[in-house]
Amino acid sequence: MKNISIIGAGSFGTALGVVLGSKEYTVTIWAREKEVVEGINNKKFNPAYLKDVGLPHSVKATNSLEEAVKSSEMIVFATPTHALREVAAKVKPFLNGKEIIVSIAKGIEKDTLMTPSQILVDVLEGTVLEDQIGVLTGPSHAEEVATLKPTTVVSAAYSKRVARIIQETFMTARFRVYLNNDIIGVEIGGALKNIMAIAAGIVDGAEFGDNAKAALMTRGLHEMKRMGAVLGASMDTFSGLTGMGDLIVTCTSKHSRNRFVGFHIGQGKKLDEITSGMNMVAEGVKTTESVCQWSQKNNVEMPITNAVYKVLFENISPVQMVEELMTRNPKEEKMI
Ligand SMILES: NC(=O)C1=CN([C@@H]2O[C@H](COP(=O)(O)OP(=O)(O)OC[C@H]3O[C@@H](n4cnc5c(N)ncnc54)[C@H](O)[C@@H]3O)[C@@H](O)[C@H]2O)C=CC1
Ligand SMILES: O=C(CO)COP(=O)(O)O
Repeated sequence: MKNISIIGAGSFGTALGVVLGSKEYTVTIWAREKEVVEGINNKKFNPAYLKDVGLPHSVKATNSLEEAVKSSEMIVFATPTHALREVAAKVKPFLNGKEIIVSIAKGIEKDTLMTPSQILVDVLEGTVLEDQIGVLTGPSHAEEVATLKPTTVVSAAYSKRVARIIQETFMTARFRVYLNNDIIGVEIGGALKNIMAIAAGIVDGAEFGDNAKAALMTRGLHEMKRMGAVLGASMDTFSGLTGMGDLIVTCTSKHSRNRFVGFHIGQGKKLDEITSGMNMVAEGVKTTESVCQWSQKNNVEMPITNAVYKVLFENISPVQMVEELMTRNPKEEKMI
């Protein structure tokens, strides 16, 4: 592997530029913002995201998708889920059909209810085979990846060959990549932990306490498994890095944007007020809507997701949310 493209120069695209650049691949980052391209090319830093991080010399940037993907062997899509379909469709005409395609997004698309890899399979059909597509996901805050803090993630793909290529390509002494053959399981974990992190942030912001947060994370994991079970995921995946691992880091880290949104809701702010002040995406907001659509369509009970939906979009208060969750019918502690 020599030439790699990263499509999207946000926090995680930039962090992966540091990882891949440190391996001396030629890395081309596509950014839609002109000043980001100038900053990366002329000063070796991204002026909009992770401003304090220096990028290796082998990393360059461009505003042109054609130039970004030309002669690349691997294309890493690093936009949020809601932009993936549109951006992948724009990239498609410039592909030669032999590339390995990687998604790092964590979400579920509204209405289609597709995971990021399913969106790529759908959009790139006719140019790229399903077997060329995979994902890289797990507990990996960009701020820590970019500053070479030890991080472990998971590579999963529609073929073992491609999962292995992704593993070998990204692996460094500070960025360890495991293989998992359960692509739907790792994507469900990555998407749903963001909803649970919003809930955990609400618990912290409203000072509901540590017992509530432990309950939320544990029952949240069961909810993730419940959706995964219906979609054919392996239950073991949810005990791993992309399930419990990513749930822990996102529900507890000072870096989490989803937890940040929840925290300020817990403190009494409104969703619009919070997100309008952020230049970064909190995927859990849109994913809450998608997963509520999914649970209604499939008649699967997802009480935490539903409660978060009501706080975000129907203006119920965090206190009402807790009351609603705590006064449900008595149950057995089922593990999914
Ligand atoms: N930040 C992190 O620690 C991690 C993020 N992720 C996931 O990676 C994905 C991207 O997240 P971040 O890089 O953190 O987001 P970010 O908010 O830092 O950056 C998003 C990037 O996508 C671009 N973008 C947004 N909408 C676009 C559109 N319609 N067309 C073209 N470009 C568009 C923005 O210009 C920006 O460059 C998300 O799914 C996130 O959950 C995964 C692992 C870690
Ligand atoms: O996915 C992440 C860490 O693994 C990033 O989480 P946030 O989007 O909440 O910051």
